[in-house]
Amino acid sequence: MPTYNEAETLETVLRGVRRAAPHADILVIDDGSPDGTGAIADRAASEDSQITVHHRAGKLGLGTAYRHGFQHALAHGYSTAVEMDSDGSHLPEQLPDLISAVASGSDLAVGTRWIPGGEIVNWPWYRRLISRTGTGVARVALRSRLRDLTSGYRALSADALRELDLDRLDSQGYGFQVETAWLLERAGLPIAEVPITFVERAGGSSKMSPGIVLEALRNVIRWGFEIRFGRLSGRGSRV
Ligand SMILES: Nc1nc2c(ncn2[C@@H]2O[C@H](COP(=O)(O)OP(=O)(O)O[C@H]3O[C@H](CO)[C@@H](O)[C@H](O)[C@@H]3O)[C@@H](O)[C@H]2O)c(=O)[nH]1
Repeated sequence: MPTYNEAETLETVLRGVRRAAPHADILVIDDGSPDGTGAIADRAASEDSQITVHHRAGKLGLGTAYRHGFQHALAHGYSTAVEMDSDGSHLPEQLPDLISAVASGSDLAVGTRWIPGGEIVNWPWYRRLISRTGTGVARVALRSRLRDLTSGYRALSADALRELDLDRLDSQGYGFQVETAWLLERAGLPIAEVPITFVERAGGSSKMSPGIVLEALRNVIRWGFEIRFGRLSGRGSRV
């Protein structure tokens, strides 16, 4: 669970996860949040031995936080890793749906908003537009069939984490979601799209920025070129 300035929501989310998945170990990766989120996570960890907190020096990006978390999961032999936001957008009660999709044989379960049963609550029109356009552009550029490539609520098997070859991922920011889903789809691993309800955060604010959107867009276009015309730069033989 990556956190940056989520002091208003973190405690509630952690409680929700504990209720929904009593046996799950939780890793919070906080990037030195100025609002004291790290201290809130530390307090939660002192009351729950299944919570671990890693503090990083500064805001290093959502993608690098997930890479760090996945490396931790592999190093500690977990069979399943879940990624979710710490702002209340991802409902903890839907965790078992994602986890059981992996337990039933999928290597990636993507919490998907844009399929029957999926829903978005209270998102302004421009966020819907960014999300739909982002997935639409990525689907065409990367020849993907997945319907919510940017979703950040997912479960992955250990095989999926190994397949990703984490040190070679390009994305620092939110493009990480597109990159990882697309690589696993290309590798032919079984993927489940599980409907989720995404609820606009109850407190705090989004860390989405033009720079983050641009990085994702630049990478998606580059990967798309590489698929069609061969290696241009970066990822090379993985395309
Ligand atoms: N450690 C760390 N955490 C971060 C950073 N940037 C964001 N986060 C954390 O990552 C989560 C998602 O960030 P938000 O800023 O709340 O995302 P959003 O705008 O609500 O975006 C949602 O929609 C995107 C588009 O569909 C998704 O890509 C994204 O995962 C998320 O679900 C939050 O828990 C936030 O604290 C960072 O640099 N470092």
